[in-house]
Amino acid sequence: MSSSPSLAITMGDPAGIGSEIILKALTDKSLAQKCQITVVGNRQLLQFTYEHLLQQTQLTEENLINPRTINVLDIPIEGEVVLGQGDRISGSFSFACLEKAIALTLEEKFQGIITAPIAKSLWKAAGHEYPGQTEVLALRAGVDRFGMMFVGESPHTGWILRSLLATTHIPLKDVARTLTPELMSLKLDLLIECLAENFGITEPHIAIAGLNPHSGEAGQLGTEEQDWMLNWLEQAKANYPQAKLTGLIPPDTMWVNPGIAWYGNYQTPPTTADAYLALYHDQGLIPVKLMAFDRAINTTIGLPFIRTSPDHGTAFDIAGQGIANASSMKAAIELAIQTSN
Ligand SMILES: NC(=O)C1=CN([C@@H]2O[C@H](COP(=O)(O)OP(=O)(O)OC[C@H]3O[C@@H](n4cnc5c(N)ncnc54)[C@H](O)[C@@H]3O)[C@@H](O)[C@H]2O)C=CC1
Ligand SMILES: NCC(=O)COP(=O)(O)O
Repeated sequence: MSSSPSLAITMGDPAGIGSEIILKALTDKSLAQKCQITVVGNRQLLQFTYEHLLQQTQLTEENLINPRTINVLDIPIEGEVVLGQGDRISGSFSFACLEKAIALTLEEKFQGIITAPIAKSLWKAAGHEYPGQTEVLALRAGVDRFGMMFVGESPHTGWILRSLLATTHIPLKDVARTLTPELMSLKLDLLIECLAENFGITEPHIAIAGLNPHSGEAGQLGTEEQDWMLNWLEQAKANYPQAKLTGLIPPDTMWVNPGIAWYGNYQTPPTTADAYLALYHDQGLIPVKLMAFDRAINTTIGLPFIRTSPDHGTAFDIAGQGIANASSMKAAIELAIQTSN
């Protein structure tokens, strides 16, 4: 692959903080030396946000790149956008940006996509009934072997937290019946492959969470562990002799050592894993956001191209105020560059 990859950044929901974090992240001149970036969005909307932020907030031209100086692939928008007030129109636009970026990436115009946040409910309001960007990316790429993974590097110790979710955007009540030995095997296989290919970890230690409190407490607090998960884990250990698989770790306890490793409050380093397999959205994401909300990256693994994203959402409550932190977006761009080389 080229040493200067061509990457698309989708603008996300234009009523959210997407434009602001893109304009902030792109002030880092070193990014332009490492990749060619095209924002799939709308130049007029970017210009509007740029001028709004300069006039209405403390931000200066040093804090924001001028949209006139960047490549923008224009997607039309059907009406007005009010910062902080997403609606059907902004949802329709963010969906169109993603669709265009995916189509061009499948045509190999881009090696990867960095997505700014969208609001799933506004996609629905615009008639696009998908649970999230991850699922649309997988569908359009024609893969059913994919995963939602979060990666963050501790600013205190340099320790890297990696967490893959076994299930993603589904209601909590559906988690137990969605988890099956086949699904767990698919996600574990994908994780082992990703750790080797993207992170150079060929003999990984992977920690796997239980589902129920205390991993079921010998069946007293839930039976899935005893019914099939422990047998599945024994089989997985035999299938992947190169990997050290630990589990089923009580889901609350699993995050104690990562927390210690992240903040560095130890004399002896704690035992940690190269990656954590969490069974559902909030089991995996609460610890990620507690430790690394300002810098973690969401990456979709298993696609035929790179996809990264900041870990946060549209943040409508602070849109247009100039206070959005662009570190996660910047880290998402950097991971996309790193994995495309
Ligand atoms: N990858 C994506 O496209 C994601 C989209 N979402 C969408 O975002 C919408 C809002 O979701 P919420 O749960 O409220 O999460 P959120 O991440 O948008 O906001 C949670 C809180 O964090 C703050 N925040 C978020 N990003 C920030 C940043 N960069 N700098 C400073 N403060 C920041 C917000 O102001 C808010 O107080 C939902 O519609 C959801 O679907 C949520 C997560 C990921
Ligand atoms: N909380 C993570 C999340 O919602 C990711 O959403 P998406 O990137 O798949 O749209």
